[in-house]
Amino acid sequence: MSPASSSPIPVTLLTGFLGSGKTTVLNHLVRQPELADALVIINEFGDMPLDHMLVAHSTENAVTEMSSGCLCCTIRTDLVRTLRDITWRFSRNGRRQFRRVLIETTGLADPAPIMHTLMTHPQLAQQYRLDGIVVALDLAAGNATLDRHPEAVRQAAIADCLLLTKGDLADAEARRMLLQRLAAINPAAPRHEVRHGALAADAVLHLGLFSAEGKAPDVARWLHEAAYADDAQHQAHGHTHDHHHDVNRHDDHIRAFCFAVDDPIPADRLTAWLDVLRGLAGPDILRVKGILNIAGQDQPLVIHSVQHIIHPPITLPAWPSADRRSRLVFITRDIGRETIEAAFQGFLRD
Ligand SMILES: Nc1nc2c(ncn2[C@@H]2O[C@H](COP(=O)(O)OP(=O)(O)OP(=O)(O)O)[C@@H](O)[C@H]2O)c(=O)[nH]1
Repeated sequence: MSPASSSPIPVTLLTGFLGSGKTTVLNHLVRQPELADALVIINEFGDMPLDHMLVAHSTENAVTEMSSGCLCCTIRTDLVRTLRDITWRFSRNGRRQFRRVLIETTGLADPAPIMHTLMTHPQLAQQYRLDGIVVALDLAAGNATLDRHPEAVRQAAIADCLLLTKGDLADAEARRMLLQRLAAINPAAPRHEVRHGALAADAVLHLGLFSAEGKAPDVARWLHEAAYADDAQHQAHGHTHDHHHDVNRHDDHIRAFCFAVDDPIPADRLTAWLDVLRGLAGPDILRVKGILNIAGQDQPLVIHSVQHIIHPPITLPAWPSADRRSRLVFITRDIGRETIEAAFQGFLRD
């Protein structure tokens, strides 16, 4: 394996509700050359570590394991320690033997605290960068899972990429309903149907702002603002009166929308601008992603946040397209577009 560089190590988080097919997918992924240099960390739930035995061991993929318990609860200790230790545990002659990390979380984990740790822990934030959150959702049982488990809705809402598993077990109506719901919960995340774990590794790599190999990150794909039609929620529910769901189901609380700001943001107002965002941030602002045009700067600034954590803005080498407007996408829980608009008054104009 080639020597490790000092640039931050990309981390992919693979999550999804219990039994959604994460380990099955992981087994396929780790066999592919693109992930030959990945280190896999598997979180176990319960006292007996099992999943790690189900993942193919190969000479290239080292698998380590967390202590038992739920990842989001033990995050401050176990994951931090594991991520800190692997850089020397998996080194030979002073060279790190892996270039990326794949973390499979327990199905009950809320990915937000994990992202929080990666983004804010003084040491980890320097060493690692989140590449993307990949969420598996079972096409056959997905509707019931979303109905019963708010954590599954949160997982789907903040995903950068959705893996739809077990299509062979789903009937057409279950599939249609689930796709409709996902169009409202997370309209922009690419979706891949995955049968028995078969998935090309490319689908789950380079999802975010991090680019190994010095390539420009695919911000257009990451932001995908066109997917956030103003009426995504409206359309998704179809207004065809063919949905028999309980109107109080968890995902009816999720909103997804996009703002565009035509004029460049004056550089001296950026701090105030970010303060507005910071003021809004909290558990019900599930995810914000944005690209900002700062007056007098040729390069765009990219921001993203998960709940109350706002990642420090990143300057991109170039604009991803001819569209130079600032654009922000929001995924929220029970916070409507009007509230965000009111908070940003004067900053945001469509
Ligand atoms: N029919 C069918 N079964 C699948 C598919 N994908 C996974 N499974 C099965 O679903 C079961 C659960 O899959 P896992 O990969 O263990 O799911 P998981 O999300 O890792 O489960 P936990 O770690 O318990 O949360 C296993 O028996 C898999 O063989 C699929 O596409 N079709």
